[in-house]
Amino acid sequence: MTVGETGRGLLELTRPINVIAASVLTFIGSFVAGGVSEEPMAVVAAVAATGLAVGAGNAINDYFDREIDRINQPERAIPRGAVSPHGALAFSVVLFAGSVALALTLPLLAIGIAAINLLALIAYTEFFKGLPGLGNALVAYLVGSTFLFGAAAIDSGEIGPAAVLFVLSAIATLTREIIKDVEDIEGDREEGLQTLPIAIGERRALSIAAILLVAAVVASPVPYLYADFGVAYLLVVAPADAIMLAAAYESFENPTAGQSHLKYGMFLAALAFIVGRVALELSLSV
Ligand SMILES: CC(C)=CCC/C(C)=C/CC/C(C)=C/CC/C(C)=C/COC[C@H](O)COP(=O)(O)O
Ligand SMILES: CC(C)=CCC/C(C)=C/CC/C(C)=C/CC/C(C)=C/COP(=O)(O)OP(=O)(O)O
Ligand SMILES: [Mg+2]
Repeated sequence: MTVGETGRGLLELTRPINVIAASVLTFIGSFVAGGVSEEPMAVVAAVAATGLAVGAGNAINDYFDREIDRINQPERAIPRGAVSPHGALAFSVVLFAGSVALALTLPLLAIGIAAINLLALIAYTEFFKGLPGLGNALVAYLVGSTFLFGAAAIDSGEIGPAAVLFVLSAIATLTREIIKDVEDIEGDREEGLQTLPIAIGERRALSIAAILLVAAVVASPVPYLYADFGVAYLLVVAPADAIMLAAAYESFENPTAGQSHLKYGMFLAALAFIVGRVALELSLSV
């Protein structure tokens, strides 16, 4: 294994797209709290702490999942031999340490959220992932918490708008995590995990996922109605909602494609949050 292949393997362990996406969510949380220009260094620290935490969480997940992934995802860095299991674990520890160091520079509420999240990331795979629905709910909370973390990083920040985004993103993430468990059912069953699809059946799990997503889509105008997001938010979240609903329907026949397309819709919805708030700031500045 060359140094380059190991380096690429370590980068792959972090799931860089998720690192960037979650970091953007934290930035949005600070942005909707109205603190980016007032406290830029706090925002930078919160965004970087999030990115390191997500990278660490993904790396330690692949470390604990190395036997499941030999069945479900053999192309991943550890099962294909690009990174050793203990190399992945050590890498995760370094990333966690960096996240803690940055989080400690933030206000107390942000430190509290980070402490809960970092412990949850360490505990997820070994203690929560195999519990029907609970592991999914924990990942959903973690994704949604980025908005709260970004808002809490701002001393003067108001948490209200971030709380709305917390609920929407947590529900959508819960939907996707259930669909991903349907996709991974073979390896999870081999490992004796009691995920939701294994506990209640694939179609019932997919039905719960679809119902949850419909609820999130119905609630998606709330940022426009109560969190002062501009009309531009509606113009962008509407296609995002359509993509997510189509993906949930698709997942009944093809969970792999469904969960992947659902992620695209979620990313577009995150863009809607940014567009909505920028449009509002611009309208206030004229
Ligand atoms: C209805 C409505 C407006 C919903 C809002 C949806 C929204 C903005 C969701 C946020 C999704 C997002 C950008 C998440 C960040 C990426 C991330 C950390 C996802 C969680 O990763 C866990 C997942 O199981 C990892 O698997 P994979 O993505 O396949 O690597
Ligand atoms: C704000 C702070 C300090 C932290 C936020 C941390 C965040 C946003 C975490 C997002 C969720 C995340 C990265 C969870 C890590 C565990 C993980 C990868 C769960 C999904 O993994 P599996 O259920 O094993 O499925 P796959 O490995 O097949 O994707
Ligand atoms: Mg895994």
